[in-house]
Amino acid sequence: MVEKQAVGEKAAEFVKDDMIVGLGTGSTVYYTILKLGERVKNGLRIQGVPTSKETEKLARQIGIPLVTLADVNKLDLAIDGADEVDNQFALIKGGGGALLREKIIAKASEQFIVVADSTKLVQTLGAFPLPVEVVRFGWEMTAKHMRDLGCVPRLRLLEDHTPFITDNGNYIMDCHFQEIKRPHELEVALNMIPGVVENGLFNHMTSRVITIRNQQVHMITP
Ligand SMILES: O=C(CO)[C@H](O)[C@H](O)COP(=O)(O)O
Repeated sequence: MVEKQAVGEKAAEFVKDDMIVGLGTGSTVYYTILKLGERVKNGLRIQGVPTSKETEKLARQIGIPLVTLADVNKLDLAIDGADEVDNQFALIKGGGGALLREKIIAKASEQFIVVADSTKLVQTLGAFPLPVEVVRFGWEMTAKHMRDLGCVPRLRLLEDHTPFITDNGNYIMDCHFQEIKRPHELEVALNMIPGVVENGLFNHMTSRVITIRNQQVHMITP
């Protein structure tokens, strides 16, 4: 079994009857969602809150009942992937462009489980360019302010060279910082820039990381 499948399926074991569950986005949590679909068919009673249109489509296809944030006060659990996880449990997310909804849903959840294959674990964040969601108006100026924080921002493009548009109608700038020594400070500083909607640094949110160590599923908690 590949690592993504092993950690993704393990996370589904934390979901119990009557939970409201945040459903993340990406190729690792995909396996969690498939497993939950199977369990729902076998009688598990849950309601899911999807973090993207892509996840919403998948969840509907496999029969997971869905609700929106307007219908709930909080979520019991959110499960999602990550692009990088450091040893303080800080994350870079947003490789799939869903970081804004992912962060809103993680913040609304009592527990946030991260599913990450062994390649995602790093000492220091930053080798993976940090995704930042920005409004389209004046994005060039927003990028200039980001550059002043020490990164090289690139507008995310599709294969046909048109800009990638998020589910919220915004652009993504992928910002190469090399090394992010103080992720919390950077998270706050980026969000102070006019035009920035949200960035992919997730600090102090992770309840548990499910990963692979010595070819075995391994769980780490802060
Ligand atoms: O943040 C994300 C999407 O916005 C994903 O969780 C992250 O990119 C990891 O994806 P994958 O599991 O496909 O490696």
